[in-house]
Amino acid sequence: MKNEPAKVRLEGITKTFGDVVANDNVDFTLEEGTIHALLGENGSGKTTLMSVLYGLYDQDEGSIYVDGDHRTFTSPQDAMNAGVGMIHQHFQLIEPMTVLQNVILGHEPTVNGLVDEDAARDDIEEICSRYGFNVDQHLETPVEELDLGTRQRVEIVKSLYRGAEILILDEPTAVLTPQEVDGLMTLMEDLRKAGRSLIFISHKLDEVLQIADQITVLRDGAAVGTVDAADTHEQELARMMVGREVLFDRLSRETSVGDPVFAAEEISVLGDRGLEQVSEVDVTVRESEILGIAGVQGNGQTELAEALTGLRPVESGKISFRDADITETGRRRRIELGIGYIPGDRQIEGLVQNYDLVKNALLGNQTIEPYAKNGWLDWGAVSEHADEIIEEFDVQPPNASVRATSLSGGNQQKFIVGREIGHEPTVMVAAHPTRGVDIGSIEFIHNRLIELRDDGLGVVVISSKLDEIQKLADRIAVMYEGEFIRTVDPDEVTEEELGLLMAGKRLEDESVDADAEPVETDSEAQS
Ligand SMILES: Nc1ncnc2c1ncn2[C@@H]1O[C@H](COP(=O)(O)OP(=O)(O)OP(=O)(O)O)[C@@H](O)[C@H]1O
Repeated sequence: MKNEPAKVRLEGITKTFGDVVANDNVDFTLEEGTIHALLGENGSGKTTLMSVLYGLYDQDEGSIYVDGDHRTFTSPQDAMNAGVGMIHQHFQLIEPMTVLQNVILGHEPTVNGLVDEDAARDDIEEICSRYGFNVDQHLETPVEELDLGTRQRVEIVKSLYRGAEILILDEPTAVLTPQEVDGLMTLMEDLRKAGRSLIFISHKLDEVLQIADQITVLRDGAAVGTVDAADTHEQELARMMVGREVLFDRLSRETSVGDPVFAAEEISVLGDRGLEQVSEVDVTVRESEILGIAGVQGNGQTELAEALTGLRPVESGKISFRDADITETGRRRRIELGIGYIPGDRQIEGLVQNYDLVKNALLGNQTIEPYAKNGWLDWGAVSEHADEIIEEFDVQPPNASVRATSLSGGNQQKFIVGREIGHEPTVMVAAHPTRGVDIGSIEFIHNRLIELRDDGLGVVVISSKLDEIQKLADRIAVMYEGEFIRTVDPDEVTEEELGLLMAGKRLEDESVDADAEPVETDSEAQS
């Protein structure tokens, strides 16, 4: 038996937001030198519990113990002083500043009143060599020039530099390529070996089973149970999370591809900083087809999606819808043509955070019947639409009068997907449609996208999740540095190969190439 106190002990944590009980009398124990995963459906209370531990929220009831000492945190600063660090999903780094400046920000060592960069550099190099990070070679590089995997390591180094012994990682693998995920897993193992204690939030059961020592499942704000990773499996975890069996099968393709409905020819698009992000790319979307666009975030997919949907102008090239040239057509008209869009960034583009769900249900619908009639808005119809989305997509809490900001990330995503599918589009461009969504809801959203395809729509799915792309797409185009570097048949490429392509690597076996378009997807090809 261990006599030492646990590294962290949360006892009877309850946190409410109005009527919503986000954490309901939760007990949680993190042992020193272990990795403890926190699993649960969207809105089950994971982020809230970790925000309590990190001093962002004050719990209504319950106690926090670190190394056996009772602690009261009124700010993240208090938590950091007790050795707790949190790596958020949206990195908190200042992009134009260098890695060194970011790591020491607010904790600059000084000599004679001046920042002692040499001392800081020595400390950071010591941390990097102890844990096997390779961040020290980038110390003078502005963060904006780094890929996402390296930025994430900078965030971790920043926490360690501030003395973190307990690291909370909130869905750290959501934005990484498979190779970067492997790198992060190795890093987490090295941190564990060095005695650090980690809490890992993820929706990916295979990752959790691979890396965690213990797994705690939350459901509806309460802890359902804690199990040893060595003694459990995916189906059991899914059942604990969702309360029912979840299917993990590939979805079958039973339709044949129709005529081209939407096409872009040799389009080039500029990014936010005026640099070319998409370079002479061709896209053809056919009826009854899902075109998957795979790529690591930042390789031009967002700019491409915005150009296709009319949110960003093209520098050159042509976009057509059926036989009409719509290159110069704005977003409003493209909505009327039925070009739907599930945007990748729900915080900024998808929702107005301070609006309630009724107003958010109207976004993009302002000129469409039955919401707009003779220049007037029919709020009754909009409110009904909001209630329908909430019911069909199981948005929690089921109350259209709450503001978007009070929904968990996954529930915000479900609301957006529901609203956009509700527009009855002819073409759907879906960017990261299940980002931050739990496994039960992923299954539901995937089935809805498949239904759209089976109803004859052309669908474009942009995702950095390989399993998602492979499951949904009839044809996969891989984007790297603004260009399509390969088009592949999802049945003939492995996840590993896709990951390599996304990282810009060529494959040994070039036979996976399937440029011949469209890829056969009828039932004959399935057999
Ligand atoms: N600031 C807030 N104001 C009001 N309600 C909130 C707030 N933050 C969270 N909630 C509610 O608390 C519940 C738990 O949310 P939380 O973000 O902790 O879930 P989660 O398990 O992290 O979900 P996800 O996997 O979707 O990120 C949800 O019902 C959410 O709507």
